[in-house]
Amino acid sequence: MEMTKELLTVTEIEGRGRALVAAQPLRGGEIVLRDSPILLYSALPLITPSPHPYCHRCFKTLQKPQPQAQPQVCPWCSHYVFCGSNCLSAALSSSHSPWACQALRRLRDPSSPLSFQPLDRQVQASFLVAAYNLAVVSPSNFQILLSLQGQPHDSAVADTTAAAQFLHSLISTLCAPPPFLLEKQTFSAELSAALLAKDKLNAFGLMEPFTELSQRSSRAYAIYPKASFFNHDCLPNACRFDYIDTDSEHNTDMVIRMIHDVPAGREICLSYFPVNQSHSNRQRTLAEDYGFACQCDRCKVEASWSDNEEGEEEAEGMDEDQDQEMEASSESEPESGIDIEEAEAEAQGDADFPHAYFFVRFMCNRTNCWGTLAPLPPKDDGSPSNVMECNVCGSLKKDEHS
Ligand SMILES: C[S@@+](CC[C@H](N)C(=O)[O-])C[C@H]1O[C@@H](n2cnc3c(N)ncnc32)[C@H](O)[C@@H]1O
Repeated sequence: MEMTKELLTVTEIEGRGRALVAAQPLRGGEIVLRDSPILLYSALPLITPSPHPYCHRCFKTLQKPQPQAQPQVCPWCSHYVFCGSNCLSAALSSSHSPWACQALRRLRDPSSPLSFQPLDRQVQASFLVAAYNLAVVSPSNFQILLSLQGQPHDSAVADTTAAAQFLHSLISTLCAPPPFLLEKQTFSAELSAALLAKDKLNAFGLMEPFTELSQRSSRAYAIYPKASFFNHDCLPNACRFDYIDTDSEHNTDMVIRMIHDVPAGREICLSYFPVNQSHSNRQRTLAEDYGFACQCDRCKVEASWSDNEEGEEEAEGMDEDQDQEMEASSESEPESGIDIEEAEAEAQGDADFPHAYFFVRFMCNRTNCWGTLAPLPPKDDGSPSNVMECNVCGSLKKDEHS
């Protein structure tokens, strides 16, 4: 994890918990955080006849061969595939330790009660195995996970108790408790519930690449130690870029870049979902999944709009997966009520829509994208770039407003 030159500090803000605040004036395009995950797990069903088409450690696609690397299968379970011998050997002493390998093998057994469970439950099982394995291979990172926001009694995570009871009793009958937790006598359904709560509030989705033809889905989920401190704003001043299929050892790192300039002392926020969502969808998601009522400037303005103004296009009901997991998903239908042409007209000056400028300048208008545009990082001489990059489809365009 790298916090670039103390650009951000962690501060407690009443009613918002911990927050990341600009320690100095920040410029549009500036990279304010690079963070590596402490834990990664698959978003795909745990019980599948054939292995997933991704490396089980770094989650790069196996369909695009890596230079000088041949996919390798785990020699113990003969199921999980890794993109090369480096990933395999790193995984065997970390994410795919003997404990994790055995736990996953037993959970995948056709007679396992997990076979009859829906995808959500199977993904929660993958998370719990990854979390308990973290206690085996890195007790210090496990403590970081435990220190993140999220308790089983939080309103947003009430449904995790039943999941925790089912999964804990299953895992504890199939696998020996991780030694670190056995020593501390904390291997329990309560701990599983706390871990699931932390996952729900803090996991980021690692997304499939953008296409105009279909919705994006998550390939994997990841927990980042510092990025977990970003609070939400419906008009964010920073956004996340990720590079899952790049030919780099750090392909699962996330990079947070400023969307525009902000003064020192200002809180830096992400949007936990694509910014085109309507006011009612945003409020519902934030209340149900994150346990708070958003009172950002945009919500204050839009709260006074009539339902009609809010978006004639708004789709009925929202796909559960769309809203979840921290700005993961730009996997949304155009259900926003934000019409870019209308926004352009309103941006000329309308008190009812003071944030129209944001959509015109910072929202990608490519079909089905709904990504956020941020300037490229400043040049070597410190001068700002006037090229905007979309954090979902990667399109570049000249910033007409700079
Ligand atoms: C990923 S955590 C963010 C860091 C968190 N504040 C902490 O103390 O660790 C997400 C949680 O932060 C809180 N949060 C995020 N954005 C907020 C906002 N705009 N207003 C109030 N609470 C917020 C909610 O409790 C939410 O479930």
